[in-house]
Amino acid sequence: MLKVPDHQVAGHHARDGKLGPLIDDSGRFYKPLQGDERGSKEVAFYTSFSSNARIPDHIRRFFPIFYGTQLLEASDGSGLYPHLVLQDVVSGHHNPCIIDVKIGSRTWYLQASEDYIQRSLKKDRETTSLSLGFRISGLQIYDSEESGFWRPEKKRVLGFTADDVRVVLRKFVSSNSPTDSDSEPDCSFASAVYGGSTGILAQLLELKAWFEDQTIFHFFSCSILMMYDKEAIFKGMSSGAEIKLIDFAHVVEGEGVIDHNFLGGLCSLIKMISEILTSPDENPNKTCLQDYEKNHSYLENGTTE
Ligand SMILES: O=P(O)(O)O[C@@H]1[C@@H](OP(=O)(O)O)[C@H](OP(=O)(O)O)[C@H](O)[C@H](OP(=O)(O)O)[C@H]1OP(=O)(O)O
Ligand SMILES: Nc1ncnc2c1ncn2[C@@H]1O[C@H](COP(=O)(O)OP(=O)(O)O)[C@@H](O)[C@H]1O
Repeated sequence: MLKVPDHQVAGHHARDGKLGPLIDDSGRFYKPLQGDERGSKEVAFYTSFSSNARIPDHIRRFFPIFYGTQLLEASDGSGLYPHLVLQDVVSGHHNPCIIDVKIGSRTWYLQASEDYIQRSLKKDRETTSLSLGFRISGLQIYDSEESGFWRPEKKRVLGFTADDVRVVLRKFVSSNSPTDSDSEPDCSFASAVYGGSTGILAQLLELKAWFEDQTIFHFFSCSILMMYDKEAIFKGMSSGAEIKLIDFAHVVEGEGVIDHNFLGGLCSLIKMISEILTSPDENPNKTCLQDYEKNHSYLENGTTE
């Protein structure tokens, strides 16, 4: 039985009779092919990526598994429509906190249409893409059983300044309510989510090492989804923190050149997350640094700068 995803934080939604992604109970995510060349470009990317023997397994795990394409009843009621069949990367999570971070200071590329270039240029300038090298496209932060999720509306998210982005990345790993504007985010889950040998920072660094080498693809307008389960931490279990790359409608061939645009944005995101873990002055009530150093060997073994 296909249904509208409960935990989609950005992009086109299958709501109000519109065309958007669907999920099923077996852990698959069905993304309708976009009508213009974007749909076929995304299929071409997944096909090429899936069969490329040069992609190491430890990098492949950061991408949704691709199961081909399938004709399915579209969410807008228009009848059978081709969909990408992907791994639903949030299906293993319960009440997940999720942020969609669109990487790169530039979401446009020379081969794109003039119309796309103009719209992208405007959005890159008006958001933090240009200043930070990434922007938040959407998010949800689980608050509590009573209040559910904090899901700021799209207009507000696209209006985030660099300072707002910093605060949101702190709220993302805090125990105090994300809607409470009177208290500083306490960052009490920073070490459990961002830190540690398997946390989000470690995963981003692993991805960065690959981007320092790979010249196969250039990933424009692609996002990193960062997610974890807050309730698991309350129960003393692993946070399930993980990153996944999504949205490959604007991937072009790398032609032997490093993807500086993606790499630059990724480094900037890494810096901001590292600062949340290591900067005590922004966290007067709670020193994430102490938790981080207690559970984490990076600073000692020199893997981070
Ligand atoms: O239509 P909009 O204004 O919501 O723009 C979509 C973007 O939403 P945004 O405004 O940046 O949050 C949307 O961004 P997100 O996936 O939400 O990050 C995409 O860029 C989408 O284009 P494409 O499917 O990647 O080619 C964009 O769709 P198109 O306008 O290119 O169809
Ligand atoms: N494979 C996936 N599994 C689960 N959720 C996904 C997956 N791919 C995308 N999403 C969700 O859908 C949103 C939009 O995805 P995206 O591929 O960017 O679509 P669009 O092309 O419409 O922008 C993401 O922010 C995320 O919440």
